[in-house]
Amino acid sequence: MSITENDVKTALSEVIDPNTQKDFVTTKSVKNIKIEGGQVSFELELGYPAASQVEMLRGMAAAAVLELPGVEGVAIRAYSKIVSHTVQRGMKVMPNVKNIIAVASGKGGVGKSTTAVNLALALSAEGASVGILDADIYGPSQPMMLGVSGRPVSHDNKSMEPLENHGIQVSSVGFMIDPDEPMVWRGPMASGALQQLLEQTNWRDLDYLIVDMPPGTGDIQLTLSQKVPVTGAVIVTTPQDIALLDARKGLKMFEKVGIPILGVVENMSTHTCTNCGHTEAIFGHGGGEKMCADFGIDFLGALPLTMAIREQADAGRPTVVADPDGAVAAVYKQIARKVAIKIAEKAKDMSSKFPSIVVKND
Ligand SMILES: Nc1ncnc2c1ncn2[C@@H]1O[C@H](COP(=O)(O)OP(=O)(O)OP(=O)(O)O)[C@@H](O)[C@H]1O
Repeated sequence: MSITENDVKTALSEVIDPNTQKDFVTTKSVKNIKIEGGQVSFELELGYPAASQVEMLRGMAAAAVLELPGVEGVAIRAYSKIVSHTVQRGMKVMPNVKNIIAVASGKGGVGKSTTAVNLALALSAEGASVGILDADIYGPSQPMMLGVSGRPVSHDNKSMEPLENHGIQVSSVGFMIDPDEPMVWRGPMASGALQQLLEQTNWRDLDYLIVDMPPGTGDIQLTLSQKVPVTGAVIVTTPQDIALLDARKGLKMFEKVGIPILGVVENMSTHTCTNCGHTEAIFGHGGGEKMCADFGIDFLGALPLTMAIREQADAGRPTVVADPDGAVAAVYKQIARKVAIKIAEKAKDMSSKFPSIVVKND
């Protein structure tokens, strides 16, 4: 009996991708099945960046198809294809930036920028094209964390080229403000600066643009929701009650303005003593997870408080590049994967597929 396309699909509908927890048929990953005698070939299209996962997934898919009676060989081309997903109603996705992810926190100093940069580097390590827009007017730290300095180049005096390091494109509000300028002047500038940086930076075909937001729920957050096509937001918090209270405010605000929350990251969750190795939850434990359960949102992961995370970020080589195979980088990569999968599961943006229809009354 000859093998049919349906046989192949049935076999693949029983293979669960451990990352998405769904089978390859449900995620519409199987494309272009070809059968010639006992030889089967197909494509496995993943909606999230998965350089480190592709071999494993290909192996799982091949094993399942090889079990079918009559199959002698399987050839699989596995690859990631990142597409644009829906943003706030009535807003248009940018042509050169597929998905914008806001990284936000209810209060300052919780490690939002550190999380944002490691998230960006983890997505990039998995093969995505990634940029960071540093919109933190009160403490722009991405140039330092990514080890870039100098001013951006402009070829036309209207737009500017992003700076680049560790494979990440970066534009920062820090390039536009004088560090000695008093803080009080910065607030009113901030909202305009976010939009200007977003639109006037010549981003080169990004799969993801991470926006490092200023802390809190002020004007710039409002601008983000009204003027920037955002795919989703990641909230960073520490486990203390007060940070969580602030995080709740952040969650509510994004909910109100129609930006979906992709999940919560708990930073400085535990501390491991460098001398004796004892681990303790100095800021309390489980707060982030409880908050997620209360709000029905995803808990993306927890990072420990360690000297290395701070030192590596301060030195311009955040943990994901300084110690890519370490335990902390593994947590950042896991978080990045969850974020990318959450986005991949959202509805695709179809606006570019339809012509704009103008109704004229001549
Ligand atoms: N898990 C961690 N372990 C140790 N140090 C950390 C950790 N996360 C962040 N830090 C350090 O804490 C300080 C504040 O972090 P970061 O700048 O990322 O916070 P933020 O929330 O973005 O702050 P701001 O409100 O100023 O923007 C930095 O010196 C950073 O290196």
